[in-house]
Amino acid sequence: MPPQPNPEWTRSDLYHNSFLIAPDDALEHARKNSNDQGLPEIAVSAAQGKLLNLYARSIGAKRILEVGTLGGYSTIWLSRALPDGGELVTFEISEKHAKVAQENIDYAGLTSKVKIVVGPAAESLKKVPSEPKWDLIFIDADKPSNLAYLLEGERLVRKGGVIIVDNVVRQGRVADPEANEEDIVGVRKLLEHLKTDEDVDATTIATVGEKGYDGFLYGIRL
Ligand SMILES: C[S@@+](CC[C@H](N)C(=O)[O-])C[C@H]1O[C@@H](n2cnc3c(N)ncnc32)[C@H](O)[C@@H]1O
Ligand SMILES: [Mg+2]
Repeated sequence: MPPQPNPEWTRSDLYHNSFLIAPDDALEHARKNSNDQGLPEIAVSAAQGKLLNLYARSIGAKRILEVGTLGGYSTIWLSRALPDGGELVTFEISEKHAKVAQENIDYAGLTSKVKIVVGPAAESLKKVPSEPKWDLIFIDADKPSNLAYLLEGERLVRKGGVIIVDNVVRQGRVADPEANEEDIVGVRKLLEHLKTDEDVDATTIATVGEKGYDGFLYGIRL
């Protein structure tokens, strides 16, 4: 279900952004180039992208995984957190999305830090060696595969590393017993797993803003 625009939530995001997020040519280019080439407008918001960047910096992340590249908007935010020599690998099923993302990453000057792997992420992730470990994984692709991605994240992220899953609130519909779309069921399977999981401790933070009413799940690999 697409986000429901709410003028007050958008105004609030833009107000806060006007103090906290400087105009940024590479990010604006990434959004415009993605829109111009017909990609869906389902990237994270600027405030959410900056939050991802701050999370990565706060743990000194040097190696980041991302599931779901789209046009590389969140990829740019995350890879900017990396120090020299850091790396981000991002998984994308659509060749078209990957092509646009590569253009946007090149424009942002991040070519040497980012690698896009094209194909079904569940298959690609299985080929990633368990060592060396990764510092952070951001999961933001097809929601029915959330649990598969989480399990790969648990295998690949170091103890103390971070696992973030996007779009886990979905206008509150994940908690609505009448809602049974596959995206919603995909989030519920994730939550059911985490209830007894001894490898990840997590919480959900619901958000409202430019992207409507949704939320992040934020977890630590134990
Ligand atoms: C919500 S978008 C990603 C947005 C991006 N993280 C951002 O915020 O800028 C989800 C992306 O996941 C991709 N995707 C869907 N199913 C996939 C799969 N099985 N494997 C890899 N990528 C997939 C879609 O093509 C789409 O580009
Ligand atoms: Mg998302």
